[in-house]
Amino acid sequence: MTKASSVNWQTWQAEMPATLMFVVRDGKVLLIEKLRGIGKGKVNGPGGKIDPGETPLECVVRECQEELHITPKNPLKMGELWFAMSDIPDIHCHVFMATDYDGVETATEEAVPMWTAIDEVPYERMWEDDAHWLPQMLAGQMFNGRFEFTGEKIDWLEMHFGDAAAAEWKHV
Ligand SMILES: Nc1ncnc2c1[nH]c(=O)n2[C@H]1C[C@H](O)[C@@H](COP(=O)(O)OP(=O)(O)OP(=O)(O)O)O1
Repeated sequence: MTKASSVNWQTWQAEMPATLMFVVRDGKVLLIEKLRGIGKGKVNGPGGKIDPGETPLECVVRECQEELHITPKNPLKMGELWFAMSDIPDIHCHVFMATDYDGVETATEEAVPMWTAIDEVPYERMWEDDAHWLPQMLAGQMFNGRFEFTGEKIDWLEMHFGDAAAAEWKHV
């Protein structure tokens, strides 16, 4: 991106803390088709808004239980995403991965599970930012990313990968 960001990221604060989970096993990733909420109709990982008093880890486990009836084992935080949005609240999203879970993935009124080969992730059905960090995360890299959106289109972005990126997270 050549234009400068119009956001002061030093003072920026999100109105909505949220989480995402990507379970990866046998060369496949467990995605969902989202049936309601922000991003309804898109493909994403399970996740959602952090409730007051809840940690990101507690939230991502609860959201997996609610949306897919699974409990991820040993979730590992991989990234933070900071979304400055034009028409919905700004979002601070904590992204986790896991390699196993208890339970059987089940369609609910919130989500339909989709096991997808890692080289067949349908980026064209996902949020535009996902293509900028999900491939690297699935390859094992930690990250942070800042995005400015107008509607559902990215106007500006900045990504960092590796241990230095994790050191910049606002919440461990
Ligand atoms: N731009 C982008 N890329 C990737 N993922 C997301 C975004 N924006 C987002 O909001 N998200 C993710 C972050 C969250 O996991 C969800 C949004 O939360 P939502 O599903 O609305 O929260 P719930 O608590 O599940 O909502 P209810 O429907 O239960 O009220 O999308």
